[in-house]
Parts: sequence; structure tokens; C-alpha cells
Amino acid sequence: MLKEIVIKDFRSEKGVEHSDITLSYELAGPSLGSAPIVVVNHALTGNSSVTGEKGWWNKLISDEGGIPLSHYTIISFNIPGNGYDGRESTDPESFSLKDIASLFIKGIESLGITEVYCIIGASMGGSLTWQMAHLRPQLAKKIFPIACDYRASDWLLTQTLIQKQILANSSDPLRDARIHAMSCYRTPQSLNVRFNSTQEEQEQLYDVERWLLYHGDTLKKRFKLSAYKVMTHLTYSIAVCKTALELAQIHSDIHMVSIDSDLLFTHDRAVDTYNELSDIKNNITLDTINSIHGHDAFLMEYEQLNRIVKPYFPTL
Ligand SMILES: N[C@@H](CCO)C(=O)O
Repeated sequence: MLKEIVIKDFRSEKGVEHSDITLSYELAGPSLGSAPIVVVNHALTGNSSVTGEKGWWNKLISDEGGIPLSHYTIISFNIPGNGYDGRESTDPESFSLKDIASLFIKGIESLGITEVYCIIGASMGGSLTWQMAHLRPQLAKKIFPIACDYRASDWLLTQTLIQKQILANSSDPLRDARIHAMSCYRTPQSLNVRFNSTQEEQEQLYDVERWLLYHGDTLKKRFKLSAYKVMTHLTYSIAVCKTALELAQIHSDIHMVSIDSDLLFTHDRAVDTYNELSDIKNNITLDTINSIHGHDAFLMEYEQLNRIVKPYFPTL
């Protein structure tokens, strides 16, 4: 069930005063205050429904998964403007990812929470995890930034510019932007192995084309254009700090997870961040998901993800 908190008098990084911002969120697992708290940050087209039958991360957050729902209280906020709570943004570029992190921290504090067990997120949700921990180094005992970066790489900025151009210039912007984005979320190998240049009889299009168009159409049905613009801008605005060394101020145990074939948040960047940080910080790990699928492996390779995460979520 969606709950709401109103954040009063918020000044954005752009310097705009917002008298009130409604933050919608969901709770799952044991009631608040009765178990360790896990904050889950959603990715580009995700939302606060992370667990249960329709939860987008229910294979990770469930008693069969890496984070047992019977032992951990889950809090997940919707990024304002993602449309899941029925609210639309009138200015998709009004907030940066740092603003969103500040809002989430204010939301957590307004629930009377001073410390959480873990903050976890993947993709933009992973960058948001870095950002929250950087703003409040003692808020979480552990953080899991997955398939993400603490700073938008030039490659990521290239992709977000292409996305923004499509959104501004296409006659079918959401569908076309999603089709392009799929080429960053998967890999050549993933598509080649899956489709093998096949084409059904009587069909004009190759199977891969029909699959891409299907993804474009599906997103159009469940997502608003303004929400996609908000999320694209937030991806562009990932800028926690200038160097990995500045992340050392984070007190939390840091458990990075990267995907070896990720074409969006590339693995080499995660390795560099880990190498720089582990020279000066002891409580940091980097695990790698081996996959041919690329970025979306954080939504596909659950055997590996659960195996990586599970040891850090004891049930004793
Ligand atoms: N498939 C993911 C990729 C971006 O993280 C999404 O749509 O959110």
C-alpha cells in the first residue's frame, strides 16, 4: 500500500524553493521498528513495489531470495515524478540525483529512523545509494551499489544525450527512446544468442525487431513521457563526487556489485572505483555477476545476485 510523507520547504540544487513535496513510499516485511531496515532504491522505470507478487525485485527480496522478507523491514520511496503515485512532474529537470537523495534522507528521518541496516539499489538506484551514503556517511551499516557509478561517465552522458534527443525530437518519443535504451541494457551476444537472426514466416520483421518494438510499446503503456524525462535527467545528473577517494568518508561497509558485460555502467569503472577505494578503506568488497546479458543482468541473474547478497542478511 502506498503511504505518503510531505517534505516541507525544500531548496533544490538549482536554488528553487519547494514549499511541499509529496514523497510516496511502501513498507514490506516486519513492522517498522521491529527488525533491521533495508532501504531499496529503484532504477529508471522501477517503483516502490519491490516485493510481493508484483514486486519488481521479488526474486531478491523474499524468503527464498538474498534478503529474507521475514527478517528485514523494507522501505522503498518513489522518485518524485516517476508517476507511480499518479503525480506528474511539470518540470522534468527540476531535481538532480543529489536532491532525490536529500529528499529520501528527509523521508527516512521523518519516520523517526536514525540508522538503517542497509541501503541497496541498482543502476540509477545504485548511484542514488552512493549519493545517500555520501550525504549521510553514518546512516547505513551497509550499502550495496549495484551495476552503477558514483559519477556519470562520458559514455553514460553520451547515452543520456541520445535519449534526450529522441525524447525531444521523435514523434513516438517514449517508444523510440526505450528501443534505443534496450541496446544499452542488453549486449550483442545476448541478442544474437536469443534471436539468431530468426524471422517467423509471414512476418515482415525479424524477431529481434518485434521484441524491441514490444518493449517500446509495453513501456508506453505503463510509463508516462514526463516520468521518462525525469528519470533520464536524473541519470544524466549522477555526480556524487569527483574522485572515488572522496567516497572513503562513507562509514558503511560497502558491497559493490558489478556486471562483467554491462554496456551502460561498464565493469572497468567499477573495478577502478574498487581499486582506488580499497587502498584506503578496509570494509569494501566488489563482487562480479558473470553474464552475457549486460546491464539488465541485475534483473535476470538472480542465482548469482542472491548468492552474493545472502551472506550479509543473516536470519539469526
Ligand atoms: N531495465 C531497467 C534498466 C535501467 O536500469 C529499467 O527499465 O529500469
